[in-house]
Amino acid sequence: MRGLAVASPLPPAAAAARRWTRASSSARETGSQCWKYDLSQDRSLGGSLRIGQSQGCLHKHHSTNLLRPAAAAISVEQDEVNTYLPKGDMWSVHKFGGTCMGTPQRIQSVADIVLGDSSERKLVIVSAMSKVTDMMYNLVHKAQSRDDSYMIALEEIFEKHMAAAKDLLDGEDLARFLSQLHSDVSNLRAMLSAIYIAGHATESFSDFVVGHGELWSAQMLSYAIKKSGAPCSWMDTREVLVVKPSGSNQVDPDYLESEKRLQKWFSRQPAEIIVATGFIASTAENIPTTLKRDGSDFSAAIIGSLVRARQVTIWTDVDGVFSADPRKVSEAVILSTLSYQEAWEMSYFGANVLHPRTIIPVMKDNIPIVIRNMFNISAPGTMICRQPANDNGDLDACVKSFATIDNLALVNVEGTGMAGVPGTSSAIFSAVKDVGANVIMISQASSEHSICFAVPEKEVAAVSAALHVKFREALAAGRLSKVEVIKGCSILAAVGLRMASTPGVSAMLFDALAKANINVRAIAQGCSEYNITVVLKQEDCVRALRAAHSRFFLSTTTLAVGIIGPGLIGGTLLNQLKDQAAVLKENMNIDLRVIGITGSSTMLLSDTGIDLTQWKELLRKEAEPADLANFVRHMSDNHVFPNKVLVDCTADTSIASHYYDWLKKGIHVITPNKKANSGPLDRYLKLRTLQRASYTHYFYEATVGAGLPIISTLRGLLETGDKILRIEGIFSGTLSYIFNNFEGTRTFSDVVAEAKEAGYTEPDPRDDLSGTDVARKVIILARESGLRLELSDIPVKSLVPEALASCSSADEFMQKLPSFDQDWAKQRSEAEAAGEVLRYVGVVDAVNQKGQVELRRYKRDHPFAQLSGSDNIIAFTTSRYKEQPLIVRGPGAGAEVTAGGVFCDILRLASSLGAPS
Ligand SMILES: NC(=O)C1=CN([C@@H]2O[C@H](COP(=O)(O)OP(=O)(O)OC[C@H]3O[C@@H](n4cnc5c(N)ncnc54)[C@H](O)[C@@H]3O)[C@@H](O)[C@H]2O)C=CC1
Ligand SMILES: N[C@@H](CC=O)C(=O)O
Ligand code: NA
Repeated sequence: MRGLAVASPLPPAAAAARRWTRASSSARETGSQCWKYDLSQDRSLGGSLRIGQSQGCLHKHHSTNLLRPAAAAISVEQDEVNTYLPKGDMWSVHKFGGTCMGTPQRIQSVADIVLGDSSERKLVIVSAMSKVTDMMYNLVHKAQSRDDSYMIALEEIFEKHMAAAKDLLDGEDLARFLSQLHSDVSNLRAMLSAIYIAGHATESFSDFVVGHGELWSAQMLSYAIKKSGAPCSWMDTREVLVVKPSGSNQVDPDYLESEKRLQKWFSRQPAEIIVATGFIASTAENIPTTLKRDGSDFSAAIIGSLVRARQVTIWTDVDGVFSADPRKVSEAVILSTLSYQEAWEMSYFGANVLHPRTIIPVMKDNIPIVIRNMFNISAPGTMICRQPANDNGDLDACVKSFATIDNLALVNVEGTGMAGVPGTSSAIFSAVKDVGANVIMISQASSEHSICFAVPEKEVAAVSAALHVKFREALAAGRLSKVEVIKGCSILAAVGLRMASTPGVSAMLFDALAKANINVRAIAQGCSEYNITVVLKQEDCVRALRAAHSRFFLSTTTLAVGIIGPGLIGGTLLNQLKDQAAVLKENMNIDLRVIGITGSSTMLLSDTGIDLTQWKELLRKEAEPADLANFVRHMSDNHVFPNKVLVDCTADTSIASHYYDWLKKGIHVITPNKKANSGPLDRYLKLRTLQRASYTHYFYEATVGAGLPIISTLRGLLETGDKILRIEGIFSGTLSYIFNNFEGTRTFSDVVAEAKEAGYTEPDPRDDLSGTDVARKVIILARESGLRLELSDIPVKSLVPEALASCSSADEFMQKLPSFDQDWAKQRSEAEAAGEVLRYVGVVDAVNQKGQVELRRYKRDHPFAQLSGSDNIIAFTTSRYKEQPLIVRGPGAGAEVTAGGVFCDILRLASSLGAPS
């Protein structure tokens, strides 16, 4: 084929402009106009192509979109402008993307939505049917790669549109559309064949081919609307929208020229409903072009601005703009309003909002854009406008959304030689620029001793090398101490226009991060304050996002709970959680999710929450072998919930030995298990020191007096400056029950068995009878009061007969206990004879820094003799409560009250994490 040029780079616009010209023929046909493509001017096609019957030029008939041989071309003179283009509030602009136009049924729904809009005038911008734009690009790609399967691909496109039209339309409209489709496809075939032969498509050829998707969808929709009898025309926006290239893969609208052309177009077809093609436009020289990717939104915004629309509605398949990526934050909410700047800022961070350039045209005329879900018409969507309507001044409302960017590295340039030396940052960033790296954030403290910035991780090696070269001398001379690279970083950005004028927003953000135990590496906030950017470890990023998001957006305090030891107390707690969860959510906005339960042999894990109505069954059937390390990892790796708590409901010392590590990991700990607080003093002190230094909480109210407020009462006294002199009382529910009920003909062993049955005893009742359980409680209260005592410092009077101390199991002990009933009966009757009762008491003597546990006899009228059931009674004698002690009394053991006490601690935790009180 002589004369065919090999693919060449795009010619300058001026040269390309010569190829598309208005044809000079004078045939009149309303609504049409003829453009001519002069092949002889296109050197990439060699200027000698023969297409159809003509040689040298292709004619583009705009109203029908025919690409005809020159001989058949119809050209039309423009009518004089005789109908004034109305502008303003009567117009509403809608844009429907490819998904909305995906099937004939959807196109019909689009027609219904348009017809349901009561605005006086409507301009509807449509994308091609879903996937069609990609299919069209693929055609061009195939043709220019000399892959002749483009013909089959074109056929598929034809079939797709034919089938859609047949479903949607009928009668004359269908015939008209199909005939148009036929001739378009045959012209495309000719053009693609030219591209195939040339092995190259110029940008305007490619844009011309690709734009057919919109031409067809616009026509189908306009016929579908017309079917209802509504006056509707369709518009090929290439006749109206004029744009000029502006940098890489971008175009700027020429508003003046576009408005003139729209005016002309409208004067010819002043329909109330106009369906216009999105995405496509032309240059001032009438060369077909596109608005590039996401161009249909841009088309809608430009056209909205041209007619000064009341509103531009962008229809899509989500309910609006989310407050965070819903794939990462399941609680993300749809925002009702956003300012233009906020939308702009969010789109930078990859949020699924409009492209910033889409916002510019409407922003200048203050036209609101509403993003709505065409598959959920009842959702009001998100309105992007100048002055958000619901700006109610709430602190929480200042932050509109959170976004993250991963795979970053921080570069920290540090040295005393930087301070006050002009040009350092210029030198740093010119080195960065030289390696073409993209700086994503910059932070420099006013001391100027260091400057740090974030770049994509893949670019950091080059940046670091360039900085080392640039600052070789300064590093050698010690003026700079280091160029440090910290990999594996992410950015978390909070976006919100009103952050600028609201005190406390950043405090709230950083408080949320601190509570989630997240370390912030760097911070940046410009004085526009549209966003606050923090750099953190990538592995913390999703957790940080969720913690920050839930602080600002969740009306609920969400707490992930892991239960260790689903025995009597743990199991009762799970049932209480099950019964109360909905009430807490409804009334207190507290969302508790049990995401793990582990016993000693099996465990059950869930990422989002175990169904507590069947936890026992699930633990039996769906559990896996228990593994504490995995269980804890499951808790700490869970990124769904920012706050986590492990509730140790065992009596196990080894479980208690892990609290320190869990708190260090940022997992809160709650327990009724006394082992940690009554274990070795140094461990206890280490644990409490950590607890006080961190934002991670450790609560243990149920370790003393079960659900009775013993620890909290003591804390209240201490924290308000009272001085503890003595704490004395009956601390054992089991022993209280035993001595309250060991009367008449009853035997001691029977009453012990009853206490065990009632769930008052420790897993091994010898812990109660030996006095160890009471001694532990005395130690816990003593340490809480500031005394540094070990368990071994407490003299304990054991009630376990010496002969039974070595029994190998609790069962064996219970079996052998009756043989000591007589001894007990004797002790009791001696006391009774003296008008006294037996009571097992514990004492914290704060004045003399000691503790004591023993069986005592009290007169029948003594308060300790008045108890019943498993009552505990604890008397605090303090500087303030000296004459009469402060007394707390009530059942101090048992499943419900103990689990209730643990539950209270969980709610105390939720409240200290921000839940309403
Ligand atoms: N029963 C009561 O009235 C009160 C009990 N407490 C404390 O509550 C805790 C639990 O007591 P109960 O429920 O009565 O005991 P329990 O024996 O009924 O339950 C303990 C559960 O923990 C499990 N367990 C033991 N070691 C484990 C390990 N290493 N990993 C996972 N699971 C393990 C056991 O299999 C059992 O299911 C004890 O520390 C007790 O001192 C505190 C106040 C009152
Ligand atoms: N076994 C204990 C339970 C509470 O700590 C008791 O009897 O008091
Ligand atoms: Na308590």
